[in-house]
Amino acid sequence: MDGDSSDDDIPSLVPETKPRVVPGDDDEAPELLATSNEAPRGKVPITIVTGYLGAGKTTLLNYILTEQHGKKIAVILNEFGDSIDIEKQLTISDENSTEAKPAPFVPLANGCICCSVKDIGVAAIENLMEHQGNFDYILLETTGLADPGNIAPLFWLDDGLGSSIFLDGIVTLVDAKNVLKSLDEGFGDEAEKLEERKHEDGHSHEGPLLTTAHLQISHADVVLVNKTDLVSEAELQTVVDRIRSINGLAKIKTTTKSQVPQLEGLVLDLHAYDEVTDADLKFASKGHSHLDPTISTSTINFPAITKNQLDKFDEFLRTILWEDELPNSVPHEKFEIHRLKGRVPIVDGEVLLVQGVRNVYDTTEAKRKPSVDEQDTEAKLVLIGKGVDQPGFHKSLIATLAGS
Ligand SMILES: Nc1nc2c(ncn2[C@@H]2O[C@H](COP(=O)(O)OP(=O)(O)OP(=O)(O)O)[C@@H](O)[C@H]2O)c(=O)[nH]1
Ligand SMILES: [Zn+2]
Repeated sequence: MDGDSSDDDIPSLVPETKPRVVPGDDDEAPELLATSNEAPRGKVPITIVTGYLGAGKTTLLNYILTEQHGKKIAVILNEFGDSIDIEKQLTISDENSTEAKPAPFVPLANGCICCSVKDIGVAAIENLMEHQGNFDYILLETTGLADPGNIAPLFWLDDGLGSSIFLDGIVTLVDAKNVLKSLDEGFGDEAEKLEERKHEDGHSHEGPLLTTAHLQISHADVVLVNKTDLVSEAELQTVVDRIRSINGLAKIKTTTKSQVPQLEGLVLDLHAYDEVTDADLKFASKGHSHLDPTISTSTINFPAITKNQLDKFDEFLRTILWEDELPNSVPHEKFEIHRLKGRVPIVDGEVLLVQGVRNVYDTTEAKRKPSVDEQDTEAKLVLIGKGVDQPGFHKSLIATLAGS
Protein backbone atom coordinates (compact mmCIF):
# COMPACT_ATOMS: atom_id res chain seq x y z
CA MET A 1 0.00 0.00 0.00
CA ASP A 2 3.01 2.31 -0.24
CA GLY A 3 2.13 3.29 -3.76
CA ASP A 4 -0.14 6.28 -3.49
CA SER A 5 0.42 7.44 0.04
CA SER A 6 2.37 10.67 -0.13
CA ASP A 7 5.19 10.62 2.36
CA ASP A 8 5.12 14.40 2.77
CA ASP A 9 1.88 14.12 4.64
CA ILE A 10 3.25 11.87 7.31
CA PRO A 11 3.64 13.92 10.45
CA SER A 12 6.85 13.47 12.35
CA LEU A 13 6.49 11.03 15.18
CA VAL A 14 9.73 11.99 16.84
CA PRO A 15 8.47 15.04 18.57
CA GLU A 16 10.81 17.74 19.77
CA THR A 17 7.52 19.48 19.40
CA LYS A 18 4.42 17.47 19.94
CA PRO A 19 2.40 16.83 16.81
CA ARG A 20 -1.30 17.25 17.13
CA VAL A 21 -3.01 16.15 14.04
CA VAL A 22 -6.40 17.06 12.73
CA PRO A 23 -7.82 15.72 9.53
CA GLY A 24 -8.96 18.38 7.13
CA ASP A 25 -11.94 18.04 4.87
CA ASP A 26 -11.83 15.00 2.70
CA ASP A 27 -9.81 16.47 -0.10
CA GLU A 28 -7.71 18.85 1.91
CA ALA A 29 -4.26 18.00 3.08
CA PRO A 30 -4.28 17.24 6.78
CA GLU A 31 -3.44 20.11 9.04
CA LEU A 32 -0.58 19.65 11.43
CA LEU A 33 -0.58 21.72 14.54
CA ALA A 34 2.73 21.83 16.29
CA THR A 35 2.69 22.42 20.01
CA SER A 36 5.32 22.46 22.65
CA ASN A 37 6.04 19.27 24.48
CA GLU A 38 5.87 20.92 27.90
CA ALA A 39 3.34 20.04 30.53
CA PRO A 40 0.42 22.43 30.19
CA ARG A 41 1.71 24.68 32.96
CA GLY A 42 0.08 28.08 33.23
CA LYS A 43 -2.97 26.75 31.46
CA VAL A 44 -6.25 26.35 33.26
CA PRO A 45 -7.57 22.79 33.34
CA ILE A 46 -11.14 22.14 32.31
CA THR A 47 -13.26 19.12 33.20
CA ILE A 48 -16.33 18.51 31.10
CA VAL A 49 -19.27 17.18 33.10
CA THR A 50 -21.69 15.37 30.90
CA GLY A 51 -24.51 12.89 31.37
CA TYR A 52 -28.03 12.22 30.39
CA LEU A 53 -31.00 14.44 31.22
CA GLY A 54 -31.54 14.44 34.96
CA ALA A 55 -28.57 12.22 35.77
CA GLY A 56 -27.29 14.59 38.46
CA LYS A 57 -24.85 16.96 36.74
CA THR A 58 -26.15 20.12 38.35
CA THR A 59 -26.38 18.35 41.68
CA LEU A 60 -22.68 17.51 41.36
CA LEU A 61 -21.66 21.05 40.47
CA ASN A 62 -23.84 22.42 43.24
CA TYR A 63 -22.16 20.09 45.67
CA ILE A 64 -18.75 21.30 44.55
CA LEU A 65 -19.77 24.96 44.72
CA THR A 66 -20.79 24.66 48.33
CA GLU A 67 -18.03 22.30 49.56
CA GLN A 68 -14.94 23.79 51.17
CA HIS A 69 -12.21 22.35 49.00
CA GLY A 70 -9.72 25.20 49.00
CA LYS A 71 -9.83 25.52 45.25
CA LYS A 72 -10.95 28.42 43.15
CA ILE A 73 -13.22 26.74 40.67
CA ALA A 74 -15.16 28.41 37.92
CA VAL A 75 -18.34 26.52 37.21
CA ILE A 76 -20.19 27.03 33.98
CA LEU A 77 -23.74 25.83 33.88
CA ASN A 78 -25.19 25.55 30.49
CA GLU A 79 -28.71 26.51 31.34
CA PHE A 80 -29.77 29.44 33.40
CA GLY A 81 -32.01 28.47 36.26
CA ASP A 82 -31.12 24.86 35.65
CA SER A 83 -31.21 24.29 39.36
CA ILE A 84 -33.12 26.11 42.02
CA ASP A 85 -30.19 25.91 44.43
CA ILE A 86 -27.83 27.56 42.02
CA GLU A 87 -30.37 30.24 41.39
CA LYS A 88 -30.58 30.83 45.12
CA GLN A 89 -26.82 31.19 45.32
CA LEU A 90 -26.81 33.60 42.46
CA THR A 91 -29.40 35.69 44.22
CA ILE A 92 -27.61 35.67 47.55
CA SER A 93 -24.33 36.67 45.96
CA ASP A 94 -26.03 39.47 44.11
CA GLU A 95 -27.52 40.83 47.28
CA ASN A 96 -24.12 40.92 48.90
CA SER A 97 -22.65 42.87 46.09
CA THR A 98 -23.26 46.60 45.91
CA GLU A 99 -22.20 46.96 42.32
CA ALA A 100 -24.37 46.34 39.37
CA LYS A 101 -23.89 42.70 38.61
CA PRO A 102 -21.10 42.06 36.12
CA ALA A 103 -23.03 39.08 34.92
CA PRO A 104 -22.78 36.28 34.32
CA PHE A 105 -19.98 35.44 36.77
CA VAL A 106 -20.84 35.36 40.42
CA PRO A 107 -18.26 34.86 43.16
CA LEU A 108 -19.22 32.42 45.90
CA ALA A 109 -18.08 32.27 49.50
CA ASN A 110 -15.75 29.30 49.10
CA GLY A 111 -13.69 30.94 46.38
CA CYS A 112 -15.62 29.47 43.48
CA ILE A 113 -17.20 31.55 40.84
CA CYS A 114 -20.30 30.50 39.06
CA CYS A 115 -21.65 31.30 35.66
CA SER A 116 -24.91 30.32 34.14
CA VAL A 117 -25.24 30.54 30.40
CA LYS A 118 -27.66 29.19 27.87
CA ASP A 119 -25.01 28.36 25.39
CA ILE A 120 -21.81 26.60 26.29
CA GLY A 121 -20.27 28.46 23.40
CA VAL A 122 -16.70 29.54 23.15
CA ALA A 123 -17.73 33.13 23.99
CA ALA A 124 -18.72 32.22 27.53
CA ILE A 125 -15.35 30.68 28.13
CA GLU A 126 -13.46 33.55 26.57
CA ASN A 127 -15.43 35.88 28.80
CA LEU A 128 -14.46 33.70 31.72
CA MET A 129 -10.80 33.79 30.81
CA GLU A 130 -10.84 37.54 31.32
CA HIS A 131 -11.26 36.72 34.99
CA GLN A 132 -8.05 34.71 34.89
CA GLY A 133 -6.35 34.72 38.25
CA ASN A 134 -9.69 34.54 40.01
CA PHE A 135 -9.85 30.81 39.56
CA ASP A 136 -7.62 27.88 38.79
CA TYR A 137 -10.05 25.31 37.46
CA ILE A 138 -13.06 25.24 35.12
CA LEU A 139 -15.96 22.82 35.34
CA LEU A 140 -18.34 22.83 32.43
CA GLU A 141 -21.76 21.19 32.49
CA THR A 142 -22.95 20.23 29.03
CA THR A 143 -26.55 19.76 28.06
CA GLY A 144 -27.94 16.30 28.62
CA LEU A 145 -27.97 15.57 24.91
CA ALA A 146 -24.40 16.64 24.20
CA ASP A 147 -21.95 14.35 22.48
CA PRO A 148 -18.69 14.88 24.37
CA GLY A 149 -16.73 13.64 21.38
CA ASN A 150 -17.64 16.86 19.61
CA ILE A 151 -16.81 19.10 22.55
CA ALA A 152 -13.52 17.59 23.68
CA PRO A 153 -11.46 18.64 20.64
CA LEU A 154 -12.51 22.28 21.24
CA PHE A 155 -10.35 22.30 24.33
CA TRP A 156 -7.83 19.71 23.40
CA LEU A 157 -6.54 21.35 20.26
CA ASP A 158 -3.94 24.01 20.61
CA ASP A 159 -5.41 26.70 18.48
CA GLY A 160 -7.98 29.09 19.91
CA LEU A 161 -9.11 28.18 23.38
CA GLY A 162 -6.61 25.42 23.78
CA SER A 163 -3.85 27.95 24.24
CA SER A 164 -5.18 29.12 27.60
CA ILE A 165 -7.12 26.04 28.67
CA PHE A 166 -6.31 22.36 28.64
CA LEU A 167 -8.76 19.49 28.70
CA ASP A 168 -8.28 17.55 31.90
CA GLY A 169 -10.97 14.98 31.26
CA ILE A 170 -14.60 14.06 30.85
CA VAL A 171 -16.83 13.01 33.73
CA THR A 172 -20.09 11.32 32.82
CA LEU A 173 -22.95 11.15 35.28
CA VAL A 174 -25.23 8.17 34.81
CA ASP A 175 -28.64 7.65 36.31
CA ALA A 176 -28.47 4.15 37.79
CA LYS A 177 -32.23 3.74 37.51
CA ASN A 178 -32.61 4.73 33.84
CA VAL A 179 -29.31 4.16 32.10
CA LEU A 180 -29.97 0.64 30.88
CA LYS A 181 -33.19 1.77 29.26
CA SER A 182 -31.37 4.73 27.69
CA LEU A 183 -28.72 2.41 26.28
CA ASP A 184 -31.27 0.03 24.84
CA GLU A 185 -33.86 2.45 23.55
CA GLY A 186 -32.50 5.96 23.64
CA PHE A 187 -34.35 8.40 25.82
CA GLY A 188 -37.66 10.16 25.24
CA ASP A 189 -37.51 12.14 22.00
CA GLU A 190 -34.26 10.50 21.10
CA ALA A 191 -35.90 7.10 21.03
CA GLU A 192 -38.47 8.41 18.57
CA LYS A 193 -35.85 10.06 16.38
CA LEU A 194 -33.73 6.95 16.29
CA GLU A 195 -36.78 4.96 15.36
CA GLU A 196 -37.69 7.46 12.61
CA ARG A 197 -34.19 7.46 11.20
CA LYS A 198 -34.30 3.71 10.97
CA HIS A 199 -37.43 3.94 8.85
CA GLU A 200 -36.13 6.77 6.64
CA ASP A 201 -32.93 4.93 5.82
CA GLY A 202 -34.84 1.78 5.16
CA HIS A 203 -32.03 0.02 6.99
CA SER A 204 -33.79 -2.19 9.42
CA HIS A 205 -30.60 -4.23 9.83
CA GLU A 206 -28.51 -1.22 10.77
CA GLY A 207 -27.17 -3.09 13.74
CA PRO A 208 -27.46 -2.15 17.36
CA LEU A 209 -28.58 1.31 18.38
CA LEU A 210 -25.97 3.96 19.15
CA THR A 211 -27.59 6.28 21.67
CA THR A 212 -26.43 9.48 23.33
CA ALA A 213 -25.95 7.43 26.47
CA HIS A 214 -23.41 5.30 24.58
CA LEU A 215 -21.53 8.36 23.36
CA GLN A 216 -21.39 9.86 26.82
CA ILE A 217 -20.09 6.65 28.36
CA SER A 218 -17.64 5.75 25.61
CA HIS A 219 -15.89 9.15 25.85
CA ALA A 220 -15.82 9.26 29.64
CA ASP A 221 -12.67 9.23 31.71
CA VAL A 222 -14.73 8.88 34.88
CA VAL A 223 -18.26 7.51 35.11
CA LEU A 224 -20.24 8.39 38.22
CA VAL A 225 -23.15 6.01 38.58
CA ASN A 226 -25.53 8.24 40.50
CA LYS A 227 -28.90 7.72 42.19
CA THR A 228 -27.78 4.50 43.82
CA ASP A 229 -30.61 4.95 46.32
CA LEU A 230 -33.12 4.10 43.59
CA VAL A 231 -31.76 0.65 42.70
CA SER A 232 -30.89 -2.61 44.45
CA GLU A 233 -27.32 -3.86 44.86
CA ALA A 234 -27.89 -6.37 42.11
CA GLU A 235 -29.28 -3.78 39.71
CA LEU A 236 -26.37 -1.48 40.46
CA GLN A 237 -23.91 -4.27 39.69
CA THR A 238 -25.62 -4.91 36.37
CA VAL A 239 -25.29 -1.24 35.51
CA VAL A 240 -21.61 -1.13 36.48
CA ASP A 241 -20.87 -4.27 34.46
CA ARG A 242 -22.59 -2.87 31.41
CA ILE A 243 -20.66 0.41 31.66
CA ARG A 244 -17.40 -1.45 32.19
CA SER A 245 -18.01 -3.49 29.05
CA ILE A 246 -18.56 -0.31 27.04
CA ASN A 247 -15.62 1.63 28.46
CA GLY A 248 -12.77 -0.39 29.88
CA LEU A 249 -10.61 2.66 30.48
CA ALA A 250 -12.88 4.81 32.64
CA LYS A 251 -12.84 4.93 36.41
CA ILE A 252 -16.30 3.97 37.66
CA LYS A 253 -17.66 5.19 41.00
CA THR A 254 -21.13 4.92 42.49
CA THR A 255 -22.71 7.97 44.14
CA THR A 256 -25.89 9.20 45.77
CA LYS A 257 -26.86 12.83 45.20
CA SER A 258 -23.64 13.11 43.19
CA GLN A 259 -21.60 13.16 46.39
CA VAL A 260 -18.23 12.00 45.14
CA PRO A 261 -15.96 10.64 47.88
CA GLN A 262 -13.18 12.92 46.72
CA LEU A 263 -12.80 15.49 43.99
CA GLU A 264 -9.17 14.86 43.15
CA GLY A 265 -8.90 12.17 40.50
CA LEU A 266 -12.66 11.78 40.15
CA VAL A 267 -13.69 15.24 39.01
CA LEU A 268 -10.54 17.34 39.18
CA ASP A 269 -6.99 16.64 38.03
CA LEU A 270 -7.80 13.57 35.98
CA HIS A 271 -4.95 14.13 33.51
CA ALA A 272 -6.89 11.94 31.14
CA TYR A 273 -5.50 13.61 28.05
CA ASP A 274 -1.86 13.83 28.97
CA GLU A 275 -0.94 10.75 30.94
CA VAL A 276 -1.25 7.20 29.69
CA THR A 277 -0.23 4.82 32.43
CA ASP A 278 0.53 1.19 31.98
CA ALA A 279 -1.87 0.38 34.81
CA ASP A 280 -4.80 2.03 32.98
CA LEU A 281 -4.19 0.02 29.86
CA LYS A 282 -3.61 -3.24 31.67
CA PHE A 283 -6.93 -2.82 33.38
CA ALA A 284 -8.69 -2.16 30.09
CA SER A 285 -7.19 -5.28 28.54
CA LYS A 286 -8.63 -7.52 31.21
CA GLY A 287 -12.32 -7.42 30.43
CA HIS A 288 -13.64 -9.21 27.39
CA SER A 289 -17.31 -9.15 28.16
CA HIS A 290 -19.66 -8.12 25.41
CA LEU A 291 -22.56 -7.03 27.51
CA ASP A 292 -23.27 -4.12 25.24
CA PRO A 293 -24.11 -4.90 21.63
CA THR A 294 -23.08 -1.45 20.36
CA ILE A 295 -19.84 -0.25 21.95
CA SER A 296 -16.94 -2.16 23.39
CA THR A 297 -13.35 -1.76 24.48
CA SER A 298 -10.60 -3.73 22.82
CA THR A 299 -6.84 -3.93 23.26
CA ILE A 300 -4.24 -4.58 20.59
CA ASN A 301 -1.05 -6.06 22.04
CA PHE A 302 2.08 -5.97 19.94
CA PRO A 303 5.85 -5.89 20.41
CA ALA A 304 7.81 -2.67 20.92
CA ILE A 305 8.42 -0.90 17.62
CA THR A 306 11.65 0.40 16.14
CA LYS A 307 12.33 4.00 15.23
CA ASN A 308 12.02 3.02 11.58
CA GLN A 309 8.50 1.82 12.17
CA LEU A 310 7.24 5.13 13.58
CA ASP A 311 5.95 6.31 10.22
CA LYS A 312 4.21 3.00 9.65
CA PHE A 313 2.61 3.17 13.04
CA ASP A 314 1.37 6.67 12.26
CA GLU A 315 0.00 5.46 8.96
CA PHE A 316 -1.99 2.87 10.87
CA LEU A 317 -3.42 5.52 13.21
CA ARG A 318 -4.32 7.86 10.38
CA THR A 319 -6.02 5.15 8.39
CA ILE A 320 -8.15 3.83 11.23
CA LEU A 321 -9.04 7.28 12.60
CA TRP A 322 -9.44 9.36 9.49
CA GLU A 323 -10.63 6.84 6.96
CA ASP A 324 -12.35 4.27 9.18
CA GLU A 325 -10.40 1.66 7.26
CA LEU A 326 -7.80 -0.94 8.14
CA PRO A 327 -4.58 -0.40 6.20
CA ASN A 328 -3.21 -3.24 4.08
CA SER A 329 -6.71 -3.96 2.79
CA VAL A 330 -7.48 -6.23 5.67
CA PRO A 331 -11.14 -7.22 5.34
CA HIS A 332 -13.29 -5.89 8.13
CA GLU A 333 -16.75 -4.97 9.30
CA LYS A 334 -17.57 -1.28 9.66
CA PHE A 335 -16.10 0.34 12.76
CA GLU A 336 -16.11 3.69 14.52
CA ILE A 337 -13.50 4.71 17.10
CA HIS A 338 -14.53 7.07 19.89
CA ARG A 339 -11.54 6.97 22.19
CA LEU A 340 -8.05 5.59 21.87
CA LYS A 341 -5.10 5.36 24.25
CA GLY A 342 -1.81 3.64 23.80
CA ARG A 343 1.69 3.09 25.17
CA VAL A 344 4.18 2.01 22.58
CA PRO A 345 7.79 1.42 23.65
CA ILE A 346 10.37 2.25 21.03
CA VAL A 347 13.34 -0.10 20.88
CA ASP A 348 16.38 1.74 22.29
CA GLY A 349 14.20 4.82 22.70
CA GLU A 350 11.45 6.39 24.73
CA VAL A 351 7.85 5.28 25.12
CA LEU A 352 5.35 6.74 22.67
CA LEU A 353 2.07 7.77 24.32
CA VAL A 354 -0.96 7.90 22.08
CA GLN A 355 -4.24 9.72 22.75
CA GLY A 356 -7.22 9.92 20.44
CA VAL A 357 -10.77 11.17 20.54
CA ARG A 358 -12.78 10.45 17.41
CA ASN A 359 -10.59 11.42 14.46
CA VAL A 360 -8.21 13.64 16.40
CA TYR A 361 -5.09 12.10 17.83
CA ASP A 362 -1.90 13.09 19.51
CA THR A 363 1.39 11.38 20.26
CA THR A 364 4.02 12.32 22.82
CA GLU A 365 7.15 10.66 24.08
CA ALA A 366 7.44 9.79 27.73
CA LYS A 367 10.73 9.05 29.41
CA ARG A 368 11.25 5.37 29.96
CA LYS A 369 11.22 4.36 33.58
CA PRO A 370 14.67 3.21 34.75
CA SER A 371 13.50 -0.30 35.66
CA VAL A 372 13.47 -2.66 32.73
CA ASP A 373 10.50 -5.00 32.87
CA GLU A 374 7.78 -6.45 30.71
CA GLN A 375 6.11 -3.11 30.03
CA ASP A 376 9.18 -2.00 28.15
CA THR A 377 8.80 -4.57 25.42
CA GLU A 378 5.02 -4.85 25.12
CA ALA A 379 3.02 -2.21 23.31
CA LYS A 380 -0.69 -1.70 23.93
CA LEU A 381 -3.31 0.21 22.02
CA VAL A 382 -6.75 0.39 23.60
CA LEU A 383 -9.72 1.26 21.40
CA ILE A 384 -13.23 2.17 22.48
CA GLY A 385 -15.97 2.25 19.88
CA LYS A 386 -18.18 0.35 17.51
CA GLY A 387 -16.74 -2.79 15.96
CA VAL A 388 -13.31 -2.36 17.53
CA ASP A 389 -13.05 -5.96 18.70
CA GLN A 390 -12.33 -7.43 15.27
CA PRO A 391 -9.16 -9.51 14.91
CA GLY A 392 -8.48 -7.51 11.74
CA PHE A 393 -7.08 -4.63 13.80
CA HIS A 394 -4.19 -6.70 15.11
CA LYS A 395 -3.56 -8.28 11.76
CA SER A 396 -3.58 -4.95 9.98
CA LEU A 397 -1.28 -3.30 12.50
CA ILE A 398 1.29 -6.08 12.33
CA ALA A 399 1.19 -6.08 8.53
CA THR A 400 1.52 -2.29 8.40
CA LEU A 401 4.48 -2.29 10.76
CA ALA A 402 6.13 -4.99 8.69
CA GLY A 403 5.82 -2.58 5.79
CA SER A 404 4.10 -4.94 3.40
N1 LIG B 1 -33.17 9.94 44.27
C1 LIG B 1 -32.13 10.65 43.86
N2 LIG B 1 -32.33 11.81 43.21
C2 LIG B 1 -31.25 12.49 42.79
C3 LIG B 1 -29.93 12.04 43.03
N3 LIG B 1 -29.08 12.93 42.49
C4 LIG B 1 -29.83 13.92 41.95
N4 LIG B 1 -31.15 13.66 42.15
C5 LIG B 1 -32.29 14.48 41.69
O1 LIG B 1 -32.46 14.28 40.30
C6 LIG B 1 -32.96 15.46 39.69
C7 LIG B 1 -32.07 15.85 38.52
O2 LIG B 1 -30.78 16.22 39.00
P1 LIG B 1 -29.88 17.30 38.27
O3 LIG B 1 -28.64 17.43 39.07
O4 LIG B 1 -30.66 18.53 38.00
O5 LIG B 1 -29.58 16.55 36.94
P2 LIG B 1 -28.90 17.15 35.61
O6 LIG B 1 -28.08 16.04 35.05
O7 LIG B 1 -28.23 18.41 35.90
O8 LIG B 1 -30.20 17.38 34.74
P3 LIG B 1 -30.36 18.21 33.36
O9 LIG B 1 -29.53 19.45 33.49
O10 LIG B 1 -31.82 18.47 33.29
O11 LIG B 1 -29.91 17.30 32.26
C8 LIG B 1 -33.00 16.51 40.80
O12 LIG B 1 -34.30 16.58 41.28
C9 LIG B 1 -32.07 15.95 41.84
O13 LIG B 1 -32.38 16.40 43.13
C10 LIG B 1 -29.76 10.79 43.72
O14 LIG B 1 -28.65 10.30 43.96
N5 LIG B 1 -30.88 10.15 44.10
ZN1 LIG C 1 -28.33 20.30 34.98
